[in-house]
Amino acid sequence: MKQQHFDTAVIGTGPGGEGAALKLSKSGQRVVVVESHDDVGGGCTHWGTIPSKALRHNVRRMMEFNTNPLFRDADGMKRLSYPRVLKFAEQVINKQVALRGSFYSRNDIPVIHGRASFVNDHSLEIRAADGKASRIHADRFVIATGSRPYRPDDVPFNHPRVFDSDQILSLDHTPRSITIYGAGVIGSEYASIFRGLGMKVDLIDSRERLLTFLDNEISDALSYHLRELGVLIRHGETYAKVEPHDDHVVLHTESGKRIRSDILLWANGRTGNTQEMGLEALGITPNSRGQLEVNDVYQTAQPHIYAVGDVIGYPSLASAAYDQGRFAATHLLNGSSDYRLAQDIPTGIYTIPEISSVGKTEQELTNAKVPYEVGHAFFKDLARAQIANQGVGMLKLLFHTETLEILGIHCFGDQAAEIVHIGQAIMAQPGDANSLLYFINTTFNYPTMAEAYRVAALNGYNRIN
Ligand SMILES: Cc1cc2nc3c(=O)[nH]c(=O)nc-3n(C[C@H](O)[C@H](O)[C@H](O)COP(=O)(O)OP(=O)(O)OC[C@H]3O[C@@H](n4cnc5c(N)ncnc54)[C@H](O)[C@@H]3O)c2cc1C
Ligand SMILES: NC(=O)c1ccc[n+]([C@@H]2O[C@H](COP(=O)([O-])OP(=O)(O)OC[C@H]3O[C@@H](n4cnc5c(N)ncnc54)[C@H](O)[C@@H]3O)[C@@H](O)[C@H]2O)c1
Repeated sequence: MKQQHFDTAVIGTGPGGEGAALKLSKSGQRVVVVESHDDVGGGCTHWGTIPSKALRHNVRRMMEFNTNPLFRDADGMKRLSYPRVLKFAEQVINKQVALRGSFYSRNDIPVIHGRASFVNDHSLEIRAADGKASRIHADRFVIATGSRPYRPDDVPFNHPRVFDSDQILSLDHTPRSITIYGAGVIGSEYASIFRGLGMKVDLIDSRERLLTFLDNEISDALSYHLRELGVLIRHGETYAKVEPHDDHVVLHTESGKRIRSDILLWANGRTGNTQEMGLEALGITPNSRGQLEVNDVYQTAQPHIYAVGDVIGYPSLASAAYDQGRFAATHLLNGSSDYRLAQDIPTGIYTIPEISSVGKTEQELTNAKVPYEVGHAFFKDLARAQIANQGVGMLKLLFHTETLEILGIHCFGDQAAEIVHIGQAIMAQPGDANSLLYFINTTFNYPTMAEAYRVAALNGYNRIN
């Protein structure tokens, strides 16, 4: 079989693969990308970030409409069905596919569709959907194959009432009730979406609090507001069995509860896409969650084979995957890379309310015995939030009591994922430039949500003066 030769072959067209392929191509390399799905964009575009964010956006708009007396009085309550919001999400997916596809064509990067597996340390076999196989040869490789929902063998995913986070995107009606097993980021976001659509939602969490990596005050606020929205959260529960019936499904927990609903969404964990890729024969052995180990420049056990994105595990974010792809490509090209993923990766969680944070939590600072103080701004007290009818929310700044260095920023409420970046830019400044005083001595537009920084900074500063 005649093999085409490339400088680098990138496997996967999610943010990790895209970041790597574009950097390599723009630096003059002959690059090919291999993608098993029919369209480019990765799990990020087709099953993960984009559809869930588009769903959430429109459900949120509907909720705003229904809770703002100005609109409600005029037109009555608006209702949206799940298939209807899903349809809009599909439009966004299509736009993303067109845009991302154009990146490859404009940069002369061929996209070969099929499943890639290594036949030796420099060749891939690519098996197309019709079964036809081809081979390519490359000097280097970037594995950016992402992850998929973790599926325990004893959960009947082939039953029409049992869904994982990929399958839920083909649900064709709006059920009355849902049990969501797993209260990680995916479970909490979908609980917000389905509750927003008016469904009865049971969110089952094996841990004792929601999203334990968050600052406790923010995690508490999320629990409070999800409950106020009507989500029933049960902590410390593990499943014993899932029992599907024709007209309902029952989740049995180890504690003896039987939780009945129309459908079940399994949102408990992810597995790296490394199966049947011929990696073990090259000495690259995935861990029990299918993830690959890499060094700090994203090389696997084979230095010419890099891996980025969800397939290497934490932090498993689209934002991080894109940067990892670019950084790996930089090392691949130059043999060194000054770039590192920023120490403080922000989190943006699209629950209702939205959450975002960067830097240290109060728990972390307390454990490390760092002298810090807290400044709060509550959205209900901000003119812009009052105008927008967005009174639920808070910005919290954590700063060093002696140096005034910003150590952590935690926010929940409307636009939290945008608001956090203002503070992140100051936190990233070297030396004295990272200071609480920036927010006290800078004039902010009025009325804005950014004003929350001035309010929170003054609130904190007053505590130490
Ligand atoms: C429901 C959900 C919501 C999310 N929301 C957010 C969010 O709001 N913000 C955020 O930052 N992150 C979010 N994420 C995480 C984000 O989607 C991932 O971190 C991101 O997609 C990882 O990018 P990647 O490039 O590693 O892989 P992916 O985007 O998964 O792309 C991998 C690609 O590789 C292809 N592939 C796999 N195996 C092969 C093979 N052998 N041969 C050829 N091709 C192959 C796949 O078909 C896929 O297209 C969410 C995830 C989920 C599931
Ligand atoms: N807005 C966002 O940034 C966003 C939104 C959704 C998802 N995500 C990303 O997607 C990832 C997955 O989210 P999630 O809510 O499913 O997960 P999670 O990481 O919170 O995991 C849920 C539970 O499943 C367990 N688990 C995970 N993988 C497993 C495996 N292979 N086998 C057995 N148990 C396993 C975990 O220990 C945990 O108890 C997260 O790491 C998150 O970064 C991000």
